[in-house]
Amino acid sequence: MSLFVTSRSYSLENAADIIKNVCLQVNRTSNKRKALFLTLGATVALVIRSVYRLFRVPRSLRHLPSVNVIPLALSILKNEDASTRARTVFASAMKQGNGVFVVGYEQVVQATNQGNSFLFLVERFPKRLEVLSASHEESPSIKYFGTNSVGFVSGESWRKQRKVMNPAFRKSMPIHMFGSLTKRSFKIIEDHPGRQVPILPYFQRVTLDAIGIAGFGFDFGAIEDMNSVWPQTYETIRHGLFSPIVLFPFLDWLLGYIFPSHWGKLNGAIDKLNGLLMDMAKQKREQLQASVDSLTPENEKDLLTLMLEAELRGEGSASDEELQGNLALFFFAGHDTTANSMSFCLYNLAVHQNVQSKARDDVLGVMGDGKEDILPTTDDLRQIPYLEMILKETLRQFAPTPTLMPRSCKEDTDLNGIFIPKNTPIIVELDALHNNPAVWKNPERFDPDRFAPDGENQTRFQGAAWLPFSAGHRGCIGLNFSLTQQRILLAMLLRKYTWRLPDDSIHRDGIKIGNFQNTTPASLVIEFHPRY
Ligand code: HEM
Repeated sequence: MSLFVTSRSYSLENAADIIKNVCLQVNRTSNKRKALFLTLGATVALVIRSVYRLFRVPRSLRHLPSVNVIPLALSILKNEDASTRARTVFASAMKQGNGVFVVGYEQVVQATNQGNSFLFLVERFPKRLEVLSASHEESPSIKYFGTNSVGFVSGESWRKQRKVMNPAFRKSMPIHMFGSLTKRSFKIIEDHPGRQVPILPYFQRVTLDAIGIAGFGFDFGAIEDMNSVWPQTYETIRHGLFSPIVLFPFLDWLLGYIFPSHWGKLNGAIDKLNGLLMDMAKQKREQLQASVDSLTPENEKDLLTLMLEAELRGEGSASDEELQGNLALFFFAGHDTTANSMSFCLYNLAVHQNVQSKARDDVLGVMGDGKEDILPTTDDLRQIPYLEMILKETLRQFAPTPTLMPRSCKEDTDLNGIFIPKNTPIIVELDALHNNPAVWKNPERFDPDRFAPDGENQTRFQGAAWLPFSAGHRGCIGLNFSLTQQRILLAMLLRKYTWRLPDDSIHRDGIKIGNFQNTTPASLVIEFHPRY
């Protein structure tokens, strides 16, 4: 969801439309050279204008400290991690503004531990949909997610959708399914030469099958089949959506001209995945209409069943577009975030072998050290709190959603004693909050003990300082789902393997971030060694 950090561009839509119209003339006019010249001229003017606006803080926000865009851009280009960026780019503005500061133009970024102000922001103000709708209608992100899914809407529409979905995430977690998938996934590790495994694709396959079965009652078959159409198509979309060239959605249409094959491939993959998801929903709807599934108890129904049943009762999705947006959102949010988080977790334990050993000792103490795969029970997990401490610390360091979607300040607001004028877009910058030295002691250090019962997280803070899933009513619906799956994956991997970074790893001198929009490790390979 961090994808929408590109909100800077929304107010440039008129200029983009003008250039687009000029561009269309290229195909119509007899004087093609002249039209081409006009197009280029208008494009350069637009780029200069947007660059200028990136540096200019509007008068109404000049009372706030601002972050210089050049070091920020350089830090992103250098693939720096969040803690380095917090130190080198955000630190001074964060300190001066008590956590409230401006980045670029018209953006207030909040990175604070002042308790209520966070919840105040995310619950009171609506998500800023202009970020989506100002993009051209052919914008790939709009094409994929739509604008009506539960993650994007606010007010009554949000309440109605979330009420239908909540029961699917409040029932007890599918522990056995998570365990079985993990066990099946060991074959992927065994099949890699030298058990050197590109770790993100590995976790993506396991987590995709989990959301498929638990969320949609559908087996994507990603673990068993390397070439399954689902992960393959999704990979094309992920690669396209998070490539730096889509940082400027107002230029989507132009990029389509400049990179036609990239655009064609991306749009083709989006059409394909959306089509597959809607076919899956159609089949399920037909089953429900034929009452095939009527024996499933209410509290065991998957998310898709709940959504379709509500639709059949006339209380569900207002349109096919809303259903499609929700399927796309759950497909993406339901697995990519968890896969990224697990990848960073394995990295952390590869470079902190002492933590890996301690975690393994705890797991073996509860689950035994036999030479066979064992699926943990809920009770087992409860007895190994260290796993959750490791996962929480990893989520602090590498929040998979580094910023929340922008909110629109609907009225003049006082934030930590600082005046924020009406209509200012506000972004909660989780990365900066989690790596703010005024909030966390030595934030660059990996230290799971922060989350011990008497650790820093419990004793130091009054307000919310750990927010990878956001919080409150608008918090992540999949928090328990994700954390439970992560604990099971970690417990079973610790029992079966030890792991390290290969000698030639590009991460030996520190982690390299592959994508800053949804924090991803760059080409991370983990080398596993079997224990039995
Ligand atoms: C490590 C894993 C995950 C992280 C860090 C994460 C993070 C977040 C965050 C920060 C938000 C709030 C976004 C905002 O307000 O702008 C959010 C919302 C959401 N997440 Fe997650 N998420 C994770 C896993 C999941 C999973 C497994 C699912 C589904 C099974 C999921 C589904 C959603 C949905 C549907 C929303 C929108 C909720 C709403 O607006 O009512 N997420 N997530």
